[in-house]
Amino acid sequence: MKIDVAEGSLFGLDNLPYGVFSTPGTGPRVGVRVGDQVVDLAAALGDEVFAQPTLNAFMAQGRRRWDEVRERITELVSGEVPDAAVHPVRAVTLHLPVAVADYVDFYASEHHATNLGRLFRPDSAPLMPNWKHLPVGYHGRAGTVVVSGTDIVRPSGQRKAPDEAAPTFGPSRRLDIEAELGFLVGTGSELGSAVPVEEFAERVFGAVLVNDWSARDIQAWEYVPLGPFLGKSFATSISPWVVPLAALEAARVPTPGQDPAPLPYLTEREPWGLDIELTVSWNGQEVSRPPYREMYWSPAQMLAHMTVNGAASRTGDLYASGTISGPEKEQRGAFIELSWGGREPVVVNGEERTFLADGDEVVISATAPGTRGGRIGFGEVRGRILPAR
Ligand SMILES: O=C(O)/C=C/C(=O)CC(=O)CC(=O)O
Ligand SMILES: [Ca+2]
Ligand SMILES: [Mg+2]
Repeated sequence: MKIDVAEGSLFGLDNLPYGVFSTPGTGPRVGVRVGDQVVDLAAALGDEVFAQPTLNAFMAQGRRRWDEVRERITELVSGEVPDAAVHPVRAVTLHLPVAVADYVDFYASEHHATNLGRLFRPDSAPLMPNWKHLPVGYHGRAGTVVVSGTDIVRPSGQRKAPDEAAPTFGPSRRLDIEAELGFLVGTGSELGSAVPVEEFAERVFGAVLVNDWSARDIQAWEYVPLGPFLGKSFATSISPWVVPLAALEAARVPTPGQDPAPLPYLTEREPWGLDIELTVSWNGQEVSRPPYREMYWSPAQMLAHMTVNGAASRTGDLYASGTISGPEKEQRGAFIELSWGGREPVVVNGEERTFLADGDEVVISATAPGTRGGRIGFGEVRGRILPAR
């Protein structure tokens, strides 16, 4: 059959994101999205690397091969695709696209870091002295990365508000989101070696949307001095479609400007800022539009920093940008910022909200300029809050 792509589709031939899907008849396997169809790549290209329940084996094959396959897919879907290899996206189940190896979360938005500094540390300078010298980050929990649509059980833990004498145990009362972009490492690097900033495009396979669910009350009490732990490790959601780096060529922009100039190992010659527009919806109402182009540190700098000590990187490593917030109030990527620590409620469908209530649903989506003049889409990362167990 000939696949029709509607005029203005966010999934035209300049996008071609990869995912893992199943149908009632076939187990999880790799597909590529074209318009509103999913093309079964093992069936269409006859390559066993796609007859697998994750993208990892294909991701490990490297940039040359990714470019080759993207070209073959472009040719294939421009002509006749065997009927048996095409499934309407409505009729498939989408799975976690990768076996996540390690998971790192950065903190690369100056606006977010400044806002959180003001909220968490009102008596000191909002940005820590290291912040403009290195992309600050922490190691998260790879095993709790889940695909969009997975319900999120409200975490329980120790909470202690500043005015309470002692901690209590119970469900988080300040459950939040963090709208982020995630980068997936395709080809890893050896223990003892560092990845130069120039090797970003060679090694990184593509990008996904991330919602780094965060229990602010658990976090605030537990994370001094070692950093985030149980307040963030209960679940992190990602979108099912991995947008290949090649599809983001037209979205590349310089980062907003770095002063002081970073150390040589973090100095970029090619810009890897990205002009991606996110949208955050809370129970169906749009509450924010975080702009990725405002991010201070680029994903190439994040990868260089993550490996500069000789830490190995592996196929399937996921590193996320950190919350994306712009300078405007309606560009903030977390509810703690939108509601200013819970003091300025957000009106959602006529109700005043600060943090997440049980039953709430959050959807983060994004688009970017495509290479054919229109826009491309990331799809969405969706999650609903279930009561604590
Ligand atoms: O500045 C703080 O004390 C806390 C920061 C965060 O919770 C943000 C975080 O985890 C990283 C990010 O997503 O930007
Ligand atoms: Ca985060
Ligand atoms: Mg998380």
